[in-house]
Amino acid sequence: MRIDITFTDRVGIAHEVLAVLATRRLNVVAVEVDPPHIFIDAPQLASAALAGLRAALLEVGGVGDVTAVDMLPGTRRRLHLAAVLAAMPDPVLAVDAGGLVILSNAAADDIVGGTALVGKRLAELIDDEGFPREMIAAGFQVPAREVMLRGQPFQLDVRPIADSPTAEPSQVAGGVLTLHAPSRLGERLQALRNFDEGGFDAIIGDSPAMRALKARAARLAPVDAALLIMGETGTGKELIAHACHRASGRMGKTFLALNCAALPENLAESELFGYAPGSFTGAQRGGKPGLLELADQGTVFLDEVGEMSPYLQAKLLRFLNDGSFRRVGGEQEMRVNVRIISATHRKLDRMVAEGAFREDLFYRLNVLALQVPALRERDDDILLLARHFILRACAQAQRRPCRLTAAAAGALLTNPWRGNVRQLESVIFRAVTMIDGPWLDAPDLEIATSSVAVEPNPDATGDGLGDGIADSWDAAVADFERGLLNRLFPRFPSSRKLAGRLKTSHTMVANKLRKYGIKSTT
Ligand SMILES: Nc1ncnc2c1ncn2[C@@H]1O[C@H](COP(=O)(O)OP(=O)(O)OP(=O)(O)O)[C@@H](O)[C@H]1O
Repeated sequence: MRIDITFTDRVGIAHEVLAVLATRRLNVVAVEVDPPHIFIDAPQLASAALAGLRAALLEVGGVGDVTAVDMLPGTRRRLHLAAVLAAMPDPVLAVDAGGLVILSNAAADDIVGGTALVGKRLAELIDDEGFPREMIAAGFQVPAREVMLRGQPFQLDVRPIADSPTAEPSQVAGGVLTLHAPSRLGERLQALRNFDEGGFDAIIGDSPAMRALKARAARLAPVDAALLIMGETGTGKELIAHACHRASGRMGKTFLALNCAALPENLAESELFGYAPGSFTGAQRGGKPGLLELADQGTVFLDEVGEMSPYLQAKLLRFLNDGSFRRVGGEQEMRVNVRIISATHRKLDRMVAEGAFREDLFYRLNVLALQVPALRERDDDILLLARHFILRACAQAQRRPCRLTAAAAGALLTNPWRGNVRQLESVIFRAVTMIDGPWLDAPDLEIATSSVAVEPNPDATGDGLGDGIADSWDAAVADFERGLLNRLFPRFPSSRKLAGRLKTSHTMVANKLRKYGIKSTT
């Protein structure tokens, strides 16, 4: 039986209480003192004997009460902890300061075939002799990295166990190690992405063009083949890609996106394919899985795929042909099952004809295709979208919804929307933050300014001089130059490289970069 003795704290009381049990020859297997309670586990104590023991204990000065309890608080805490650990899908280990496992959850035990890890040394588990020593020496204050445990890769997160966050390595009592399997890491990343609404319902649009698009997309989404989404910038290609993922058999698996225009070739390569341990200076020691590995069984969205370098085009083609690739600097052949959805605002067929994009890759990406109409081709959607963004912006600003005046609605309907839905979204958000009253009027919209600021899209508009394009020759040329340099600079991130690519003078390119305020982000 287990009992709870309530007492008023005084020196020697615990000793006197235990003496009472000893005189009755009761074997005590556990004692927990947590003033004003002493909890005792005495298995031989029968219920019938409790009244007598209680009377004897109440004789001890300071003892207030004696009651039976079903469990000692320490046992209860251990059970709670075990339940919490068991509920964690990722393997978790706690080790002491010398790297001996003192606690592990079932997911961690599974790595070694279900046998308890408690009592094992980290050096026996991690397939890298030096790293456990390094981690212990650093007081478990090491950055996250990839490790192999019994041949399986994990992303490792380590937290020191210490009284204070500023404890020296020598004061640390051990560490908690959380291991994320690459596939689950992808799910965690995905959980952070703001696609809560997801699905086709999140795509606002009731125009005939959008209805047709959504109907076609809903038919293509479940077909497990590469999908190419074409359309001008800001038309909602990524939104549609995500809706297609959600409507496919891969729903519930990871969806990860890479913007091929935003990164130089080497970074885009390691983001997509990952890199092997020690593949380049500054790389994480243990290597890093790329999006393809992280999204295994799910979908990878390649935005601006037309901007991919020839080298990456070749590597992607190989992956699309047989599902295999190698990490940067790696020897091992990796195999994953990932659906590729790609998007471009460029005319890829024209790029193929000009030799700027691989024809074989184009056909691989373009097994299924969707063309997203520009916003100016679906007037019916402009006010629908504007009202949707007004409600969202007002909700975010925690204010009452405002309404468009007739003049504002007219201005929205006649604007060319070269930046499409993204431009409309930001025009509305900016306007909502600037007004206090119940009406959003035409001058609040700042459309003239915002439409000039948006990068033009000459590829998508054919001759680049469609409705609403810059109002003079010089402005159109400036728009074209700015767009061209903005697109190429991430891949040729110096004026010399860019001049080489464009086969023109380095000084001229440097002057233009300065003129348009285009700077390296690296
Ligand atoms: N039909 C739509 N309904 C609601 N929101 C939309 C719609 N289309 C686009 N958006 C919103 O507009 C913004 C741009 O959309 P998205 O990023 O999907 O466009 P994109 O075509 O992929 O752009 P880019 O080519 O520049 O990458 C996002 O905030 C998106 O939520």
